[in-house]
Amino acid sequence: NAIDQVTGFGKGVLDQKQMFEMTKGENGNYFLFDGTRGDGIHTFHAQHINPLIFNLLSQLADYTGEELTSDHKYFSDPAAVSAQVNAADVYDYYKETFGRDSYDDQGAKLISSVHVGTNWNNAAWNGKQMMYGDGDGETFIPLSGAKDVIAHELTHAVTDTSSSLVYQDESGALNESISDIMGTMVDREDWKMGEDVYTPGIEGDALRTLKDPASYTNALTGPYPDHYSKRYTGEADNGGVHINSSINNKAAYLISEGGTHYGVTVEGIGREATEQIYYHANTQYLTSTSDFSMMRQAAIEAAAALYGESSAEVEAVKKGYDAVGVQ
Ligand SMILES: Cc1cccc(C(=O)O)c1OC(=O)C1CC1
Ligand SMILES: [Zn+2]
Repeated sequence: NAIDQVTGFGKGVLDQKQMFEMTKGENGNYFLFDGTRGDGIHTFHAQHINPLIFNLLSQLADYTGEELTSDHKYFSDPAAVSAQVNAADVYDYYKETFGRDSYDDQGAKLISSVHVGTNWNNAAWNGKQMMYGDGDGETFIPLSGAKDVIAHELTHAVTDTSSSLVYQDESGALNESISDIMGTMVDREDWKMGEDVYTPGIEGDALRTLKDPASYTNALTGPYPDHYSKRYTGEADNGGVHINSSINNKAAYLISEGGTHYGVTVEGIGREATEQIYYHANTQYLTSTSDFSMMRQAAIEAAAALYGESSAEVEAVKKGYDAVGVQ
C-alpha cells in the first residue's frame, strides 16, 4: 500500500540516472513494484529463459520471471530500471493525453520481464505482459532502454483491448502502425522507432522511420513502401505487418507535420490533434478486420467528431490518405 512506496535510484540502459517509485518489503528488501499507478507497475527478471518457453509459461501459468530485489534503494540492473521507468512514463502518457487508465482503461497491472532469452533481438507484448530481450549488442542493446519501444509494445495491449485489429495482412499492418505512431508520440523528439537501442555502433539510424519510410530498406521489399501501390502482398511477416505499416505511418506523419507526397500537399495539424485522432480511431471506430480504406474512414470520423466535419483536421486526414493512395 501507499506507505510502502519509496523512491528508488538506478541507472538506465543509456547510463542515465533514474529515480522511480518502488516498494519496501516487510523484510526490508526493496523491489520494483510501483503501487502509485493503476493496479501497479512491476518488473521482473526472466533469467534468460528461452523466449518461446517464457511465453508459454506466461500464458499458461501467469509466470513473470523472478522478483528483482535490492537490500538498499539502488538498483543495479539497467534493463530493469529502464523497463520500470519507461512503463511508468507510458502509463502517464495514456492517462494525461487520453484519460486512459492503463492499457485496458481499468488500471491493469503493467508487468514487464527483462533478460528474456539470450542476446534476444526482440521485444513483445504477449497478451499478458511485456517481454524484452537484451539484444546481441550489435543489432540491439537491451530493448527496454527505449521509451518508443515500450510505448509500441503497450499500444499493442491497448489495441488488443479496443479495436483488436487482427495481426495479419492489412489489419495487422494497421495494428503495427498504430503502435509505431503512439511510439513516436510518446518519444516526442523524432519520427523514428527504436533509435535509442538499435545498432549502437551506427549513429542516426533506427529500426523504422515514419517521416520517410522509403529511405530505409528491409529484407522483404527493399525500400519500405510509402504508397498503397507499393504494398507487400506476400506471406512473410504475417503478410508484411512490419512492412505495410509504413504506408499508414507515412499518412500519419503527413497529417501531423504536413508536406507534399506524390504530388499531394497536406497542411499538417500537429502532434496533439494527430494523436487524438488515432487514439479515437483505434478505441472507437476501428474493428478487428479493418483494412486501410476503413482506417481512412475511421480517421475522418474521429477527426470530424473531435474537430468538426469541415475542420482543417478532417481535410488533413483526407489529403494524408490521398497522398499514400488510400481511398
Ligand atoms: C524489435 C521487434 C521485433 C519483432 C516484433 C516487434 C513488435 O513489437 O512488433 C519488435 O518490436 C518493435 O518493433 C519495437 C518498435 C521497436
Ligand atoms: Zn509491434
